[in-house]
Amino acid sequence: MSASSIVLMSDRRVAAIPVQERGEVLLDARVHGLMVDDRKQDAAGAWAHVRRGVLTRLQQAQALLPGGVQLLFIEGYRPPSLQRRYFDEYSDELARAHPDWQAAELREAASRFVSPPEIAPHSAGAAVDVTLVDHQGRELDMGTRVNASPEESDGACYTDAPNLSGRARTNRATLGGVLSTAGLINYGTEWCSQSSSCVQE
Ligand SMILES: C[C@@H](N)C(=O)N[C@H](C)C(=O)O
Repeated sequence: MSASSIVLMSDRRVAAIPVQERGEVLLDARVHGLMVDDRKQDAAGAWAHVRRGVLTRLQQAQALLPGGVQLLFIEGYRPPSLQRRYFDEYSDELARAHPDWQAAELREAASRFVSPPEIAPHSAGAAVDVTLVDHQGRELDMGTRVNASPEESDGACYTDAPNLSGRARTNRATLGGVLSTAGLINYGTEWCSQSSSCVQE
């Protein structure tokens, strides 16, 4: 997928998708067989939760991985206030770097990396950031760190970025392959960002 063909989270077509609360429970990935990283942990344990459908898909994806490789769950549910903070912080960073940009431009650019709070799938428990680790729990080379922004990574956070080593490309293909087979959808601007395909169910 080329960068220009990615539909950004700020696109009005995304906001126009009807959303319906289905009452699916939020479950704690720490007690459902997934390795959960603590870098995003919060006192309430919110970060380790996702909707049951997302958790089931992650478990299916994990079962499809080759031996010695595991998923590492980074961040699931985000309270709306946290999503707002992420979005505002990144928008402010872009505004400082581009003082000539208008609000709409800033919103679009920010949405490459963080969803606008009013449509954010993390705040529905329907998205997760995830990577791969080896048998010793060491993160595999994915070309950038988890949560690298487009600026920090010179665009290498885009899933199909051209400026990647062969190893990083292979590891991304492994991750993306098992997650999409399990029914999760990658946001093409960020290799680690996955949402559930609720609209297809
Ligand atoms: C902040 C980043 N890891 C992330 O989760 N981005 C997606 C697009 C989101 O905020 O929904």
